Amino acid sequence: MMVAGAGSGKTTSLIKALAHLRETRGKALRRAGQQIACITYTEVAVGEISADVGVTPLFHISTIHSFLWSVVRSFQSDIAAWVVSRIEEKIAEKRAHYDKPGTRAATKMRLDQEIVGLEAELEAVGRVEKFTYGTGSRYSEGILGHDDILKLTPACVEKHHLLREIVARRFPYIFVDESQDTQPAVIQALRQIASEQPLCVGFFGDPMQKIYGTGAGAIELLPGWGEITKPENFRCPTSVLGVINAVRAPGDGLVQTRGRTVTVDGEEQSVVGTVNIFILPSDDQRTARLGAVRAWLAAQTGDGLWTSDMRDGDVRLLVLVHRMAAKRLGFASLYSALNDHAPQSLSEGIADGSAWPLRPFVQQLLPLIVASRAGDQFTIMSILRADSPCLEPERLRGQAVAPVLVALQHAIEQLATLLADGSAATARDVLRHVRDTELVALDDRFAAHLMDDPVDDGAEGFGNVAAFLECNVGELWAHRKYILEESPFATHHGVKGAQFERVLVVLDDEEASYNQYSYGKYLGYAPLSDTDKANIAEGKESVLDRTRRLFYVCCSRAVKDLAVVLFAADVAAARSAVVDAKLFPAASHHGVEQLG
Ligand SMILES: Nc1ncnc2c1ncn2[C@@H]1O[C@H](COP(=O)(O)OP(=O)(O)OP(=O)(O)O)[C@@H](O)[C@H]1O
Repeated sequence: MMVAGAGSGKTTSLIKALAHLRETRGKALRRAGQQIACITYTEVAVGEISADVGVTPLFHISTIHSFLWSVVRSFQSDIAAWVVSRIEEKIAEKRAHYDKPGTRAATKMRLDQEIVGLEAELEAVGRVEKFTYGTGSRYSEGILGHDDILKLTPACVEKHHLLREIVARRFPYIFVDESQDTQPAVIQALRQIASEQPLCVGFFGDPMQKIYGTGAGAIELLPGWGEITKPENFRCPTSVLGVINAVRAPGDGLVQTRGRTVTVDGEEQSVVGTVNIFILPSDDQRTARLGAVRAWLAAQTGDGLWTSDMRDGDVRLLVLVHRMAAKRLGFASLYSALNDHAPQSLSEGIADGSAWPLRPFVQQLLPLIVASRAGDQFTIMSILRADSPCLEPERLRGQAVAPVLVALQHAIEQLATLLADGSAATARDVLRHVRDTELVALDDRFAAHLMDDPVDDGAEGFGNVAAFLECNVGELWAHRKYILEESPFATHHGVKGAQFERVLVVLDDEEASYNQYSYGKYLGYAPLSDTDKANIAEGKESVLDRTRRLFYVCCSRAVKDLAVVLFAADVAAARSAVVDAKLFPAASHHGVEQLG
């Protein structure tokens, strides 16, 4: 088990361990048809580690979800049994709620409906031939969601000795990066396998960087396990190291040493970098002020890239929730439509564009227009060939193709007008055009929405989809920019494991409206609630611990410059709290007056 602070080289060590195993055991493992599993937190990390160690069948590098799914996918009858018990569990929970004294009549009615829905689902899963894994669970269609996989696999591992044997035989080495955020059930499953099978498990993590409520945090050492620590930080310049050591002090008190160095004329020199914190009013000027802070940083550090929005500018503006980025980039209504009171399958699919109402825009319609603007006929034709009903071989049989292509070309031109800059068209207008011209095939679920007077058909998230279809097409383009990572925004949670030259952390409790975290409480200018006080008194995890850890992760991403922008209603109170907190040197505190 490797436990060490930010930037200490845990992932680097993991990669070296993989390379070492390839050299020393690779041949024998390949001969035995065995693999080394490496579990990382995000797809991005999968790509990075694969690029470093090389893509070879010897390594099975994946996210936790796809690893767990690869383990369990062929146990279809066990999956079906688990799904049945899961639905029964949900029904039992709802019945218990129903029977609770004091449950209101309206709630009882809703619970009744939900129970009927679950019973229908129970019946439908009996007809599912094969379960697969997708976004958001839809059991009756045989689709399991992310959360299901995290429960299902550990449950099957616990129950079946054979499965434990198969896992250990297929993967004699399993390494887990960011282990502090791995679910306890998964850790327990790996421990169980390791305790009875020949298996080497390696956990690489930092309890101070646990940023998900579901994470295990510190992992207890079992007899025969070894712990490795690394005292140095190789990523952050010394000024940033000073800040992150101060942030960490009340957590576990770990003080990292060294900091990033560069070799100049054969001599190793420390990199100092810069740290700055701006305390600004939380008014309607936030977006403009972020721009002004970046201009100030560019001038102060003599580094013009601070104002760059290009990827290679390597600037990241870390916001707490996607909504804040959505607001700044111009897709706030789209975000609210698919997020607020929305089913998980919609809200979870905004950040990567996989929510079903977004899919035709993300995968076909906007790419068609991008290709059309670039005169890229090849891409246009490959999208149409794959997705337009007009070009299905059945339809084309005995028909001249040329007029069909002319009609499609005409349809694309009209689509381009609807999706032009400054167009007043809505997403619904675009989809009606697509439906009428059969440019691409649309999901059946759109049909009810595209009628002249749409009537709620009771489908899950109907109101959300209706609100989404009212959005202006400009929001779709802004959203595209976000998912293609063409903007400098990222979320506080999304940058785990990454590093950037220039990091600007945005702290804004008002816009985040998230009670899990509070920078006001953390810095000491917002009052603690009674629950917070009780948690602290009982030594339970509190809002202060959670916020400190998230802040630690954000600040420790900086390779050169770190800036923090704190938006607060009472700037004077926030400023004096920042002074008292002593996280940043006094000379690095700034206010709106610095921005001209
Ligand atoms: N021994 C080393 N000497 C010099 N640089 C190193 C060493 N180990 C790691 N680094 C560099 O330090 C940086 C941080 O390394 P890495 O990402 O592996 O740390 P980490 O502990 O996984 O970080 P975190 O927990 O913050 O995500 C990288 O730029 C890496 O190349």
